[in-house]
Amino acid sequence: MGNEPLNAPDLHAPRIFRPEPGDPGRPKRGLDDEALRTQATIFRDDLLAGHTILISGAGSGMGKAAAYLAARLGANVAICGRTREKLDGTAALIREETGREILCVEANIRDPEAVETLIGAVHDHFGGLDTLVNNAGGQFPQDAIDFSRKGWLAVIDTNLNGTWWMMQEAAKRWRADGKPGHVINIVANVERGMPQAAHTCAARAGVIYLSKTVATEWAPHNIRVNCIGPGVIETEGFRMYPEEALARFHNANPMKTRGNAWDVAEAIAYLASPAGRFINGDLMIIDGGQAQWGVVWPAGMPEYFSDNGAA
Ligand SMILES: CCCCCCC/C=C/C(=O)SCCNC(=O)CCNC(=O)[C@H](O)C(C)(C)COP(=O)(O)OP(=O)(O)OC[C@H]1O[C@@H](n2cnc3c(N)ncnc32)[C@H](O)[C@@H]1OP(=O)(O)O
Ligand SMILES: NC(=O)C1=CN([C@@H]2O[C@H](COP(=O)(O)OP(=O)(O)OC[C@H]3O[C@@H](n4cnc5c(N)ncnc54)[C@H](OP(=O)(O)O)[C@@H]3O)[C@@H](O)[C@H]2O)C=CC1
Repeated sequence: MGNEPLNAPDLHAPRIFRPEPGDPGRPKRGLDDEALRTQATIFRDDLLAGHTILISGAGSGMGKAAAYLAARLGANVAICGRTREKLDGTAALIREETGREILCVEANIRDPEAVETLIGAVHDHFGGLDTLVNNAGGQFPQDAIDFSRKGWLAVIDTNLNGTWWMMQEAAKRWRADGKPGHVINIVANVERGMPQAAHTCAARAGVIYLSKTVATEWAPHNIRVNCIGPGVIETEGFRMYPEEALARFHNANPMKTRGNAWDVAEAIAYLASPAGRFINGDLMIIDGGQAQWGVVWPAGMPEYFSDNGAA
């Protein structure tokens, strides 16, 4: 399907952006392996020694950075995603830099049976699980009025249902084993809505309130549940958005900048560490102030809003 003009003056013209496979002619975005290798951390080397962490969607972006940092801090790391070669890339980086082997499981979080197998595999391999990071997810940018049923379902199934299968399965194991546990759900900054990402906004808002609810229900089982809401974080995932929109993404926050995957990785390490032990049912926003100020138009801003709403 072709890409239609993004700022079409005709308000009735549906706008669609589908990246081409392999993203020909577009720059690579996000922290590459070289950049990850040289990131400094404030945390001590053995902060997560003996801690087992499972991170979904860790073949790229924030998940990969979080897996790499956790391994550097001494954690036993398991990762999942749908693409074997991306998972292998994360494992290779970690092996080269730390000498540690991680567990890679190809799994689609939308499939509850695959999730059950995954959680079982992590327990079998490492003898337990301490922190589950639900990072896998995503969406495509589109005006809500034009969502196809299949597109709506794909985004809800990934970001809401997939996250739920993972956290419920992990919690069942923790309850059965009488072990404490911790879930960190990566969501998004949704409090003022997300134009052109209404499907993901609905799913992420669902995850935030699901998390706050079970943070209470599961406290008797010694299970904590928190969320992290990233703003505009430059990763490989930016390929889902047209260049014209990407050129304005930094304007979404008053710092007029983009975060990177390391900003989120360090927050995950903090929450997973003993420093996070009294944090429960929280939503940590990492967005440079976007929640108070900016707005993202990930499919391209309609002409109507081109003065940015300024008085
Ligand atoms: C937070 C968002 C707003 C702020 C943006 C600023 C910050 C950036 C935030 C990020 O999240 S960056 C990370 C982005 N990374 C991803 O999104 C990667 C993962 N995304 C996906 O895997 C897909 O987008 C998906 C839809 C979530 C997964 O679906 P599935 O694997 O089933 O893919 P498809 O078979 O390709 O699609 C199913 C269905 O969905 C519709 N659709 C898909 N892409 C588009 C598109 N570009 N435009 C319109 N509709 C789309 C469509 O109906 C597809 O079915 P078919 O028509 O292909 O049969
Ligand atoms: N970057 C940003 O500015 C923001 C990102 N987010 C969210 O943060 C998370 C990480 O994003 P980011 O690192 O930027 O993007 P990426 O696209 O790099 O990472 C998303 C990862 O999720 C995996 N994934 C997607 N669907 C599934 C699935 N059904 N089952 C298993 N794995 C899946 C993908 O791998 P594969 O396709 O191989 O399965 C991919 O590695 C996502 O949930 C994203 O939507 C939220 C707000 C802002």
